[in-house]
Amino acid sequence: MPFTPRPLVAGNWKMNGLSASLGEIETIAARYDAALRDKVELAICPPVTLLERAARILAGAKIAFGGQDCHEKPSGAHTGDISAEMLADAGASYVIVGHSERRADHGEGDALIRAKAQAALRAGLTPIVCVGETRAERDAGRASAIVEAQLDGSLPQSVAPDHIVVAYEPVWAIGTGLTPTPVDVAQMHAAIRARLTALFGAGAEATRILYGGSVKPANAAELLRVKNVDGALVGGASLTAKEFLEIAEIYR
Ligand SMILES: O=C(CO)COP(=O)(O)O
Repeated sequence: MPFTPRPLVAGNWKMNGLSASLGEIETIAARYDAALRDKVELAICPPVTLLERAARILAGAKIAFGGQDCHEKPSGAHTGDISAEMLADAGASYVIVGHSERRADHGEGDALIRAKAQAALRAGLTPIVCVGETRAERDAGRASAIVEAQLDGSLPQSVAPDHIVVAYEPVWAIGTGLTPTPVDVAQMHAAIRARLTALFGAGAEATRILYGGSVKPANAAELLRVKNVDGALVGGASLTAKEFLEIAEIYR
């Protein structure tokens, strides 16, 4: 029997969420029953301002939480930054690194993303390393090559494969309502799995590869039931308990 890890549905709240949004987290926590827990792991990455309060709500519900970025250093004079150690201290299990919005807005490149992923591991967190091609790169037939190069450049060099998560997020599908076809998703996730196997050997089956980009309740089943898709990284639809739970429920 091939090893299949429990899928992960992670919510990336990005720069959204005020105190009032904690009610959504309470609802998610209340509805995440033992049967669903057996089938799918949930994680929420709220803004840092809500981390501590979210942590208190989520603790009892066995829902993980994470940061959306971290600095590569453990501490120091880096105004406005948060270290992986600080996230771990707040009780986080995950941190997203290399999201395309950070690659674009903050000029982050593969080498820095690798340093951040290594910082996450150093602090005992699981990094969710994001990769994905732009529309122009896809149209030029370069989607797999771009994603493979991002994996080569941004994954930590020595890591137990089950201690990292990869999120394939085509840039053109983020926040647009556009998604790749299930055939395209299958092709990209197979390419990512092959690359992980080249890097980590047969144990690479244990790395969860999430799909992200306009995942909604209406398309979750067709996108997430594709081979080599081990869950989702959800943006907009993770902001309401109803939509986030409907996505998770496809695994029940
Ligand atoms: O970027 C994403 C998650 O990290 C996806 O965002 P959307 O689900 O809003 O398209």
